[in-house]
Amino acid sequence: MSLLKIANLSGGYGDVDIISGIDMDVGAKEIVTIAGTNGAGKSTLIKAAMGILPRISGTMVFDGIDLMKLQIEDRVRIGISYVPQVRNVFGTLTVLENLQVVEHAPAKAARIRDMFDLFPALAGRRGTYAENLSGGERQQLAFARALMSSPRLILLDEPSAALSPALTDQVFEEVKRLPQADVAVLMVEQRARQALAFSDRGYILDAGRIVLSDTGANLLANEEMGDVYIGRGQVQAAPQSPSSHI
Ligand SMILES: Nc1ncnc2c1ncn2[C@@H]1O[C@H](COP(=O)(O)OP(=O)(O)OP(=O)(O)O)[C@@H](O)[C@H]1O
Repeated sequence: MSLLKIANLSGGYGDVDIISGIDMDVGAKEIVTIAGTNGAGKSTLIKAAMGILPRISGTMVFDGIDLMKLQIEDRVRIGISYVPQVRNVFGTLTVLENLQVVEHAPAKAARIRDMFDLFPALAGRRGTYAENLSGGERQQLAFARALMSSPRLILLDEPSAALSPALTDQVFEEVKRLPQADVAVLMVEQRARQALAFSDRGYILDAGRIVLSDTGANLLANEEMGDVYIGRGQVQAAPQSPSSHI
């Protein structure tokens, strides 16, 4: 059964539909990547799932619950979390304070300890202002903030944005570990070839519509579509990282 099921979803910021007729699903513990052309509506689709798109129609069901009637905070409460592409941490707060201010996080002190176990680099920098973290550390803090509410689905908007290739690898390693902690991932990623190499499935978006969906492996093997939508070049599927508890 799908954890998130989206059917015939359309919507936008004003009168014009940015996404149209979207059918999509994400299973428990799945990693699903949304790829496509610039301006196709990938971030908009993620925002719709989180409940921050001003106008939408269609259906969205999460774990049997109708999302269309729920505000953002209610979506967080039932197990959805979101890491925006920018402004995903508070620069003028320390690492610890960034975690302490997260709402909808029961047993907060214990959960913060879990986050420091999961991201040891952050533990060593708990008193550092977030604006002084490296790009990779900042992204880890953004993940930790999103995981504070113990979500079952995390929505990631371009987690590798503005990161070097080495830091991208590091952040993708963190993404790969999420399903082991019963967290499913729906992710928009420009580095689509690299992301699809570890994704269970992917959707290709063009001008607001899904033009292709398949397993990550099949999308990577689809030369014709690959050249157009996910760039050229080979990416080796990385080995799975060791399990960790979240
Ligand atoms: N807040 C907004 N208000 C009005 N239009 C917006 C807003 N955000 C995005 N758009 C428009 O919606 C369209 C899709 O944008 P979106 O960011 O979803 O695309 P994308 O596929 O994520 O693009 P990219 O890969 O370049 O980040 C674009 O034409 C964009 O200008």
